[in-house]
Amino acid sequence: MIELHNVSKKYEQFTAIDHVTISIQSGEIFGLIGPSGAGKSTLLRLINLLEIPDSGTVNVDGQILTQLSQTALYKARKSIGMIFQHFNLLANKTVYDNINISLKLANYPKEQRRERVEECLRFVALENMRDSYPRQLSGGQKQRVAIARALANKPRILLCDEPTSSLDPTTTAEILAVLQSINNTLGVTIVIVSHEMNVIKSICERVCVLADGQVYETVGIVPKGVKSINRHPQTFVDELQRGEQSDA
Ligand SMILES: Nc1ncnc2c1ncn2[C@@H]1O[C@H](COP(=O)(O)OP(=O)(O)OP(=O)(O)O)[C@@H](O)[C@H]1O
Repeated sequence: MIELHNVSKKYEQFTAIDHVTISIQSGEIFGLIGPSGAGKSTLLRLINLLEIPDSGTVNVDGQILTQLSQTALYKARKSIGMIFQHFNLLANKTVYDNINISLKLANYPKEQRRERVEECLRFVALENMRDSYPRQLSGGQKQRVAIARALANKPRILLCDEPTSSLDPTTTAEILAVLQSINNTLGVTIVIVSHEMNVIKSICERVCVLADGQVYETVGIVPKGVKSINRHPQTFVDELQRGEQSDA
């Protein structure tokens, strides 16, 4: 369970997050939406203390992160994975090493690392790309590597900051299906920031609408599900012609 209580964050004189209290249940897929500048990314980064709040408390699975020492916080962060809009992969490392590095940094037992990297690669269906470099991958493949890296240390929570905003609709659906499967099969709690209403509506169970750094409303919804994927070029032709007919 994630509980933010009365959390505020200022950048100089500007209040980005203003006395926000939210509670996210274990196993939920929780969305954060709102206009540009509403504070979505800041709020997400307050959950793992990538941003330190000026006041208020952040409680994750019973641990008050805002009261932990640097060492204890570092340890607690292992259970919180994160992915980003621009993937944040290391350009000079292979897919394998991008994942392995997060295990090294977390002191994952050395003799088990290879097996764990392979397991994560299988989960995102990228076993065949283990020796490729990020520049050789499509956007969707890069995001899947980032997901594998975030999963490597077996987190209980995955924070997703605009994870599909650089992707086309088909690849977006693929990534959403991966996130849904992480939630279903591994029981990982997912918090997702997106400005795309379709993304939020397809997988989230509850959504917090932010405005001017405050909670405007939290809404429970029935996720619409991820649309099936059709990569055949005829789909594009059909879609274009459908558009033309309805425009006429
Ligand atoms: N490091 C920073 N220094 C100064 N101001 C910042 C910083 N980070 C965010 N802000 C400001 O805080 C406000 C909230 O930013 P945030 O990125 O959280 O909004 P957002 O809702 O995610 O917006 P967007 O949808 O455009 O990404 C913005 O006005 C932004 O300019």
